[in-house]
Amino acid sequence: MQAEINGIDKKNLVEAFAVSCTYHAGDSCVAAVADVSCAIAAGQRIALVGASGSGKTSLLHLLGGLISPTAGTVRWPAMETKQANLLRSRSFIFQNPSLLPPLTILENTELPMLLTGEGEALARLRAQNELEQVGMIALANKLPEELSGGQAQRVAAARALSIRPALLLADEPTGQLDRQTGLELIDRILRAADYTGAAVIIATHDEDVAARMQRIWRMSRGKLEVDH
Ligand SMILES: Nc1ncnc2c1ncn2[C@@H]1O[C@H](COP(=O)(O)OP(=O)(O)OP(=O)(O)O)[C@@H](O)[C@H]1O
Repeated sequence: MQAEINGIDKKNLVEAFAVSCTYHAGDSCVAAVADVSCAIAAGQRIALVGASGSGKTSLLHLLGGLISPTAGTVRWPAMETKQANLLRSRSFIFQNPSLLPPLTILENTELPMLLTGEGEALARLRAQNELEQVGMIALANKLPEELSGGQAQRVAAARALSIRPALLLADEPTGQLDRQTGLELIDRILRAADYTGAAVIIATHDEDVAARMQRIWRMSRGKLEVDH
């Protein structure tokens, strides 16, 4: 693992050095991520697997910069340049789709592009295209409350892909989908990543999803084991 970090260094989208994430609640504390080092380079496809509670979500949030480690360091070498817009470089598909309730499906999908300075016309066009690709264009004018959990997950994927991120972090994006629709969504995510050269890390309990990725990272009680 260390060789991987040292080997590609500056080209890495994200690097974690001996990171830990410990949650404190009252008298108890949980080491959700414990002394993990890893790196992701452009174009890599990684499945993050492990039992429920093993620390997958916490590691994804650390790698995406959503939470700070309680020990160790996370860096984004390839993104920390003047040219790269950090906000546009990383994108999440959360376990819970987290669509904004007052906005339509189309508006939800456009939002990250508008927030990162894309023009309205291009944002609309790209949002429509992404929704089309995940089979959700017919529901573009609906509100999130009118969608099933699986439909909302597909919209969340379209929203995450719309900004064409360099690094896509997805937390069980097929958890609420039937097998066939889930695999179609993964294929769409991988096609989009092929097109842009993005790296993808997907936390999943689904072996078929994991089999579509190049590498498997296994978490067990906060520790990470990387298959090469
Ligand atoms: N905000 C929090 N406060 C306290 N403990 C937490 C918090 N978030 C997670 N944990 C604990 O940290 C551990 C790892 O949780 P995490 O959600 O990262 O695991 P996971 O592998 O993603 O699980 P799942 O597959 O069920 O989504 C668990 O024991 C969980 O209870």
